[in-house]
Amino acid sequence: MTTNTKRISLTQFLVEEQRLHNTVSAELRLLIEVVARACKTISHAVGKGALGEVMGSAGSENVQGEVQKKLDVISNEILLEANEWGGHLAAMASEEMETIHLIPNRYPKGEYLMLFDPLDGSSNIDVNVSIGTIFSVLKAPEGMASPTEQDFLQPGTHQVAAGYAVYGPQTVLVLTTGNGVNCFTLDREMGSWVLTQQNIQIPADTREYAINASNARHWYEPVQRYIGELLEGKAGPRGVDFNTRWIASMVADVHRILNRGGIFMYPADAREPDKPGKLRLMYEANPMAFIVEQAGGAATNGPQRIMEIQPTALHQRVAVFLGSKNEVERVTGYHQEA
Ligand SMILES: O=P(O)(O)OC[C@H]1O[C@](O)(COP(=O)(O)O)[C@@H](O)[C@@H]1O
Ligand SMILES: [Mg+2]
Ligand SMILES: [Mg+2]
Repeated sequence: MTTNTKRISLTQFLVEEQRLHNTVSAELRLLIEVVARACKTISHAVGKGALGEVMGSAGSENVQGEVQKKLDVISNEILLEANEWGGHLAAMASEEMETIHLIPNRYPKGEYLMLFDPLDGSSNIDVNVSIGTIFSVLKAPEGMASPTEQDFLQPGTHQVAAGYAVYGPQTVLVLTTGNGVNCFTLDREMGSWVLTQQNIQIPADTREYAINASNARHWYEPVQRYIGELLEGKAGPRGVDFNTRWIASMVADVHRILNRGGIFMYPADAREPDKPGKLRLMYEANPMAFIVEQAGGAATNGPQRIMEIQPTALHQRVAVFLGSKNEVERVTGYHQEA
């Protein structure tokens, strides 16, 4: 990972990506720029906090039965509105909407589909802890006049771009178009995204792990075994001490892992055997898996690579183990043995 002090803007970077690697068509560049602009608007809303009437509950529930926060709803609106008239999308899907959102007929349509988690880490909104936005871009099947939900059900390996924004002490945008992972920091005075980290690489080894340990009694055997060994520290089979970090915003936990290594886990557990975990394949797991793999890490649902899962439903959930390669491979091996 290198820190770049030259001011290269997001647009300059994307144009250069296209010139060097042919991975960012003009249409995809416009799409990413529109998403980045929407994230800037969300970042402003987040920054206003209690002054902007963005805190607290919206008094509604999403398709998962989770109570929506005002900022969940506001962020969703911002992303929909910004992308509707951009001319690069055929349709969108969001964690906060039951069905897909077609581009209205009055706007031009493009060849991409986008899925997003407009506001990740909702439980942290009201306590001023880092939150974010996650997005995933797919190609719409060719010749599709009007995409259907089925068209979105493509495995993560089909993603052409994925990214996330973190609204924290700084606002950053992390992006992959399949050619490594780069990070842009929002210059709040200038209102521009500046390239600040190039070709981010996750260290293969780590002594840091992230899991909500309050669910420990419900975990299945492979997770009990893996975490049990970490907890034994120096005296146990691993022979070293490990450290826990859990922010409860996936974006912020993944961002830490991208910067200094670690393993993030949200396993399936015995509470609801029909629901494999809490996180969503299409809005959270796939885009994060794409980013993590592009940074040299790994991402599985326990036994299987996340990006190879064939989705069967827009809002399906999935267990997640991602981050430093050697740790993800170890816990994946425990699942395969079980
Ligand atoms: O509250 P828990 O069980 O610790 O779960 C935290 C996890 O849930 C999430 O907040 C789910 O995402 P949303 O906030 O978008 O629903 C993740 O960001 C985070 O990793
Ligand atoms: Mg989320
Ligand atoms: Mg969310």
